[in-house]
Formats: sequence, structure tokens, C-alpha cells
Amino acid sequence: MLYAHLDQLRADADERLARTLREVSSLPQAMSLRDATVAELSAQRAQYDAVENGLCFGRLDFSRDAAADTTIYIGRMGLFDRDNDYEPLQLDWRAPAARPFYLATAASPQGVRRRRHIRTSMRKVTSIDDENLDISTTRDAATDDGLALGAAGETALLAALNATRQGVMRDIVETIQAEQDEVIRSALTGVLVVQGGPGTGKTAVALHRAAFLLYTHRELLARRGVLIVGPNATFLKYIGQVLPSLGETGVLLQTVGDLFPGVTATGLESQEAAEVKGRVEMVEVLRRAVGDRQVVPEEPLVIEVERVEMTLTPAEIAAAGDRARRSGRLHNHAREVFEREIVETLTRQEAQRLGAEFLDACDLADIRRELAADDEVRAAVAELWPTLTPQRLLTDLYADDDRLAAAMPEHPQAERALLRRAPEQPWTPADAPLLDEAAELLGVDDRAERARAAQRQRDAENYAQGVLDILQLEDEADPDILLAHDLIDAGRLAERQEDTDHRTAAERAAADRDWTFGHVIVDEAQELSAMAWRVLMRRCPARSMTLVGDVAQTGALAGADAWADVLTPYVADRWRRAELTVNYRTPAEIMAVATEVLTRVGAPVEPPTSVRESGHVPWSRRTTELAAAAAGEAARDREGTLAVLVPQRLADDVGAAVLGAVPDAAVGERPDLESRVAVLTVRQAKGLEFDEVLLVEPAAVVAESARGLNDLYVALTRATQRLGVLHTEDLPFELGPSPQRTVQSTQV
Ligand SMILES: Nc1ncnc2c1ncn2[C@@H]1O[C@H](COP(=O)(O)OP(=O)(O)OP(=O)(O)O)[C@@H](O)[C@H]1O
Repeated sequence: MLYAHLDQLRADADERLARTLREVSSLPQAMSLRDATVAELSAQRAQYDAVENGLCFGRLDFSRDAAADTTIYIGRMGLFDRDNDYEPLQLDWRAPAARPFYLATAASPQGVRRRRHIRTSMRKVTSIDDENLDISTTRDAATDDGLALGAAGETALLAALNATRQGVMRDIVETIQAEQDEVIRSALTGVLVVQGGPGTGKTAVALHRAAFLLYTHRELLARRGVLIVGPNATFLKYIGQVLPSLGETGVLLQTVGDLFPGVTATGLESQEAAEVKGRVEMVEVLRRAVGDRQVVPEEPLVIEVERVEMTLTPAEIAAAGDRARRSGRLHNHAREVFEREIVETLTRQEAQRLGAEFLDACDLADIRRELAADDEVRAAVAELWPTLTPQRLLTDLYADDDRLAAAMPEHPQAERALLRRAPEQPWTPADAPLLDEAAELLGVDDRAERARAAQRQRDAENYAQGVLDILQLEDEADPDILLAHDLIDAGRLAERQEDTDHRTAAERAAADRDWTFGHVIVDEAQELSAMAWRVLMRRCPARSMTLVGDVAQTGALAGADAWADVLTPYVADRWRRAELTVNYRTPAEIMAVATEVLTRVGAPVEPPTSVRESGHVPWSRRTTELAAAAAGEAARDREGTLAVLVPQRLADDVGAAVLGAVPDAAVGERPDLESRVAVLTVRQAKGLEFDEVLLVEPAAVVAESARGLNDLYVALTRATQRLGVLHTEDLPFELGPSPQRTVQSTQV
């Protein structure tokens, strides 16, 4: 019945789409409207396709004495009966009335008598799990531990968790747990921090929260957009599939390296360099770098204007600079003031030369105009106070030891050297926040763009006037006829022909540095530097944000050790904190090893509790032939995905050996996670998961970074089933015997 309704919706959308595509008009406005309708219908059509699989996954039967003595279905979208007053047939999982599906327990049934999990494959029901929540007819309330699910919910959950991974993330709408539901449906406003250990579903929850917020606050968020920031491009690809399948497209996914419009920062640099660039003191460094470009020469500057030599003394130049700075404008805007002051100084000189007493105000104005237009004068101003783009400022700063020394006088030489870089090298992710900050300090010199816009407006008005004139000519003879002229003027007519911008909020936001988002979600938020936080706070002045992460997994040297350090400068203590405590990924056998490492990390967090055991005991093997051994393991026939996690220094060797044994393995900077086998550094594996992990030389992972233990913790928690370790050096952790069954399935 539900699929029949979906088919009907699909057919209607197809029919409207075909009809709209057939519409042809010579009026630009009509065509633009047509394009917008086509885009909307296509998006609707894509949403119907996205919900095809698993359209319906739940059913709630309410108690007979409950207000709603009914049955409702829960699914990936809401469906309504058009022939019956739009009675709901199925509720969207995000609707408030669907909440008991995730929250009801036998101890607190919320009127629910029975919860049913329905699993389907294509359009066939493959299994049904029922939970009876009516405690009067089932078990004693005391046996219910108040946790999210009873036995049947577990079946659905464990089936989802045990399924092999495919290289892209899947949604979890069928089995969202109570503590996750709290986060997903938390209020839109304010800053919410979600701290949770590895595998607690932070990424999943962040994405489902985006879908929930877009559903609940559609109007505001479709207009302002939602920004989701993730750690790298591979990760964004991994999660990119989840949102469309949730039926949402108005979201912008970006890495920190994408945050400055027009620049895709993919260059590599050392952790140490990124750390220096991430410090908040870089604001002052950039301020000095800008000041350094407002030049006062030591010697007088001689300018030849129309074969007459004119001189600007250092004092005169400094005075012009002071005036410009006192204007309070940004560098590029203050340049107008500086230029005016310089022209004024030269005008006075010229007036003196010609004999001031013979000149009136008109003569002075002429001299001023000529000097302002003179190439030599313009070149001098450009040298003394250049118009700067953020890219120019930073490129010049990195390329020159003297500029670096002037901007970073208090930094040790070694730190300045970390920033030194040739102009042709690509931007790195740590540069993006600096470019954005520089844009804040410089201001955009948009005079040329404003002049072009004004010209475009004039052209459009002239054209419209022409049209009106022609219309008038045709009917001029009869004064009784109402003419176009009588109804509209050229300005209005031009305005009406203007194309309205039909791009989505996400598309417009990506191109606009001044865009402010309705909500910002940051995944792996612990990795962001102080400078990156400044950009994000600028993009979200309303401070409506969800930050998910784990301060025990911080890998970046510029990253956070505690959430308060990040947030206090922006919202003091006005932020909410939620905790996710259950690990849905890492089996108990592997988590026992990881927990030992976590205690040594010393972060103020509790280890999450694994929801299940896999039955596979982690193993290790000592060998001096690490690359060959890794290749041998990778070549074994297996079901599911394998990640070979390596320290940076072994990445090339192990990558080459594995590629020799498994030709379609993913290696290198941009690995394709759809491959069955991937060789990755820990940095690349952050936030991802694999059926099996083979960790190579963990001692080197620890030694490679000041946050090496955090990296090791991340590496150890990537597997959903099995963990193996190859090493030459001693292991920095114990791989003990199989742990006790610490977690009973009823403790889900
Ligand atoms: N309620 C749930 N139902 C089914 N699967 C779930 C649920 N919660 C989490 N998972 C699964 O657990 C795995 C880990 O989730 P996720 O990647 O979101 O964790 P994370 O907290 O972001 O981990 P990390 O900190 O390691 O990046 C994923 O496969 C996710 O689909």
C-alpha cells in the first residue's frame, strides 16, 4: 500500500516534469521560473528514489486506552492518503509523533503497546521483530533496565552493526538509540557539543541532526543553509551519500581547506607548520604583515610628472598613512584616503611652483584631477599602499624572510622558517583560515565590480527605454489607448527582467565569504585550530552550532584538548554538552586494547562501552619484513573491507608492496574507499571504519607525533570485526588474552 502511494507520487512528479519541460517562452523571467520548477521537481524525484529501499521500517501499535488507539507506520518519508483527507499513512522518522519509536521502553512505554521493526529488501519484507512494551502482559518492569531497546530492537541493531561495510556510510534511521535521539532532536539554537568516544555514532548523529533540523526548520534553513565541516575530502565522500538518502540536499559539505571561497587548499605541510598557522596569535601576525605593506621609505621619493620632478618626503608619506589609518577603514578601503592625501600634498607643491596667488579653486581642482590621473603618481601610490588580495598578502609573506621577520618579531627563527614557502606551492588547509582572516583585515577592493554593476544597470535601463519607445511609436496615434509608458518606467521594466538567483542556499554560500549559515555542524571538531574556529564563528554569528568530536582522538597539534578552551572566547559558558557512551563499531575484544591506550592519553573522557563482541581475538606478529608481511595479509581471500594502517614513514613502502599483491588496492593521498583493501595513514583513516584493520608498527605511529598516543587510539578503534598487528619494535600496548564477556546483549 505504501509503495503504491510512492509510485503515484513518482508518476505525478514525472508528469509535471515532462509538462514543465515542454513549456517554451521567449520571456527570460518565464524561462527562469521554468528552470526553478524543473530543479524542484527533479529534487523531489531524487528524494523518492532515495527512499525506495527501506521506505518503511517501523510500526507502532498504541495501547487501547491511549489517546491514539491506532497503528502508525514509520519510514524514510511521510506519506498521506489523498483520497481520504490527507490522513497520514506513514510518518517521516523526524516527525514528533514518530519519537516513541526510538524512545519508548517497557519502563516508559509512552502509550506504545507494540513496536515492530520491519526489514525489507527491495519491496519484500524479509523479517519482522516485535517488542511487546505492554508490561502488564509481559515481563516484570523490574527486569527492564530502562535502556533504549528490548530484545527485538537489538536484533535489528545487531544486524545493522554486523553487516559488512561498503566504503560509504549508511543511515541509521531504523535503529537510532535513545541517547542519540536526544542529540538529533535537540533545539536548533545555541552551541551543542557532543562528546563521544570512537564508534559512538557521532558522525551518524551529526548527519541525522542536519536532516532533522532541515525537516523541522525548513524555511529558515533552506534560506540560510546548513554547513557541515569534516576533516578531509575522503571523509566527505564517505559521508556524502548519507544525506541524499535521508532526502536532504540543501547542505554544504566542506573541509577547513574549502572555507575560503575560490581556493581549494589541498597542499601538504608538516604538522608543526600547521600548528603555528593555527594559533590565534596569527591574527596579530597578519595585522603586522598588512601594516608592513603600508610603506614609508627612508629616502624622499621623487616622482616625475609631465617632466617636472616632484618630491614626497618620508614625513609627508607617513602623515598620509596616519590619516588613512585613522579613517578606521580596512587596508584596501583606506587606500582611497591615502591616495587623496598624497594627491593633496602634490597639489600643494604644484600650486607653490606655479605661484599659489594666481590660482583659484577651479585651477586647483584641475591640478588635483590631473595629478590623480597621472600614471607616475598612481604607480607611486600603488607601491606605497598597494591594493592587496588575501592571496597576495600571504604569498608575499611566506616567500620573504624579511617580511616574516617583520610580521613575527617575537617568534623564534625556527617557527618563522616553518612558514617559509615558494610562491608557486599550493595552499594547505591551514592557510584557508589565514586567507579568510586576511580578507577581514584587508577588505575587498570592489570599486571595479561596483562600477561594472552600475554600467550593467544603465545598459539594461537604456535597453528597456528603447523597448518602451518602440511600443509608444506603434500606438502614438490614438491618445485614448493606454500605453506601456503610462504603466511602467524603464527602471522598473529593467528590474523585472533581471534574472532571480535560483541557486540553492548551499551553492550560493559556497561562493560567498560573507554568507552566514542558519546552522553549522562540525565533525571531528577536536581537530580544528583556533584560527579555523574564528572563520566558523564568523560564518555563524547566531551561534547555532553542533560540534561533535572526541578530545581523546585529537591528532592535529593545533587541535583541542578540552571543549571549554575552544568555546569560552566565543560563548563563555553558554554551551550545552551531550555525551554518547556506547560504541557501536569496535567489538569488546578490540576495545579492551584501545582502553588501555586511552588511559595513557590522559584525556578527561570515559571509554565508551562496546555494544557487542565479534568473537575474534586481536592478534600480533613480530617481523622485520613489515611491507612483505602486510602484502601477504592483504592478499588473503576475505569478505569485507581491510584497512592497512601505517605510520607516515612506512606509507610508501607498505603501499607499494600491497599494491603489488592486490592491484586494485587504494593507496596514496586520495584513496578510493570503494576498494576492498586500502593502505592509509592514521590521519587519513580518521572517522572511517573497516571490517578488518591491520596495524603496522604501532610504536612508529606513537613516535611520529606529539599526539602519537591519540593517533594510536584512533587506529585501534577503526575495525568493526578484526584487528591484527605487525611490528618490528616492541608493542606500545598489551594484546592480552580474549577479554571476558564484559557486555551482555541486554545492556545495549
Ligand atoms: N543507532 C545505530 N544503529 C546502527 N548503527 C549505528 C548506530 N549508531 C552508530 N552506528 C554505526 O556505528 C558506526 C560508528 O558510527 P560513527 O562513525 O558515526 O561513529 P563516530 O562516533 O563518529 O566514530 P569516530 O569517533 O571513530 O569517528 C557506524 O557504522 C554507524 O553506522
